[in-house]
Amino acid sequence: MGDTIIGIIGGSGVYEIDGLEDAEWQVVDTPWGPPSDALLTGRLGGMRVVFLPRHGRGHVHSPSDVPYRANIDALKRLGVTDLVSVSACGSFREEMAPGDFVLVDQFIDRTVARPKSFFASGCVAHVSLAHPTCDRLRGAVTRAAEAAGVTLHARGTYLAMEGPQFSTLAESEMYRGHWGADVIGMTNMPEARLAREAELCYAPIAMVTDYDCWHEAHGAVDVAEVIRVLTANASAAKALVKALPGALGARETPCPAGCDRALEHAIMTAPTMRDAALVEKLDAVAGRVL
Ligand SMILES: CSC[C@H]1O[C@H](OP(=O)(O)O)[C@H](O)[C@@H]1O
Ligand SMILES: Nc1ncnc2[nH]cnc12
Repeated sequence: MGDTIIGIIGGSGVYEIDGLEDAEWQVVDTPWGPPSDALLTGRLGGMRVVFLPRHGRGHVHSPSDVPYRANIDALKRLGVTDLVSVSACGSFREEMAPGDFVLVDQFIDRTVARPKSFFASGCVAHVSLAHPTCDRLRGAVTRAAEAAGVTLHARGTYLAMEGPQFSTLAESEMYRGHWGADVIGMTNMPEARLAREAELCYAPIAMVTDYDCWHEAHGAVDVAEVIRVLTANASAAKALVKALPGALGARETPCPAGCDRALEHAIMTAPTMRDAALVEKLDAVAGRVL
C-alpha cells in the first residue's frame, strides 16, 4: 500500500493548524479553478499532512461559493488519502451541547445552488453514497479524540442547508423532528459527495456552537456567540488533529469499505463516447480508472 496522507479541511474559525514540521503554504491550481486558498503542507507525528481553510484565510468564501470541486481536486492532487473536516454546526439534540464534538456519519442534503459532481454529460458516473463517511477513518478520529481527552459523540446525521441565513423555526423543528437530523451546517455537502467521487476516505467532525433556534432556553443563532464557542474550543480541535496521525497509522490495506475504489464500476459512458476535455479535467480525481 502507498503512504497515508491526511487532509484536513478547516471550517469557520479554523484557518490554520500549528505544530507542522516543514510547513509550507503551496498554491495549487486545478481544472475546476482555484481552491479556497493555498494549501498548508507539512508533517505531523511523522505523517504527511495537507491543510486547507474551507472559507480561505480571513473567511472570504460564503458557504454557497466555496469552490468545493477545486478543494477536493487540489487535496487529491497533493496525494491525500484520508480527509477529515472540522465544521461549526448547530445542534438539534439537548445532549449535543455547545462545545461538544460530533463524529458525523450521515447526511441530509438540502443545498440547492452548488455544483455537486465532477462528472457530467460526456463522462457520466454514479457512485454509492449510502454510507458517505469512512468507518476506518471514523475509528481513527474516535481514538484520536480519546488520546486528546476530547468528548466526541460517536455518530450524527448532519443536515446541510444552503444558507447563508440560518433556518426558520419551522424548518428547525422539521429537521430535528420527522427528519431525524442531529446537527446542521452549510458546508459538508457537496464536500462529502465530491470526496467519495475522488475516492477519498472522508470523516467530518462537527463542533457544536449553538442550538440553532428550536431550544426554548436559548435564543436564535448569534454569530458572536458562535465565534465565542469556536474560540473556546479551538485548542480541543487542534489537540484532536494532532493525535490523528498516531491514531490512523500507515495504510496497510485498502479501505475495507471501498472508499478508495468508489469509481471502480461507476463510469457509464463508453470510452469511445467520452468528452476528451472533461476526461482531461478528471485527471487527478479519476485518473486511476480513466
Ligand atoms: C459561523 S456560523 C455559519 C458558518 O459556519 C459553518 O461553517 P463551516 O461548516 O465551514 O465550519 C456553517 O456551515 C456556516 O458556513
Ligand atoms: N445553527 C446553524 N445552522 C447552520 N450552520 C451553522 N453553523 C453553526 N451553527 C449553525
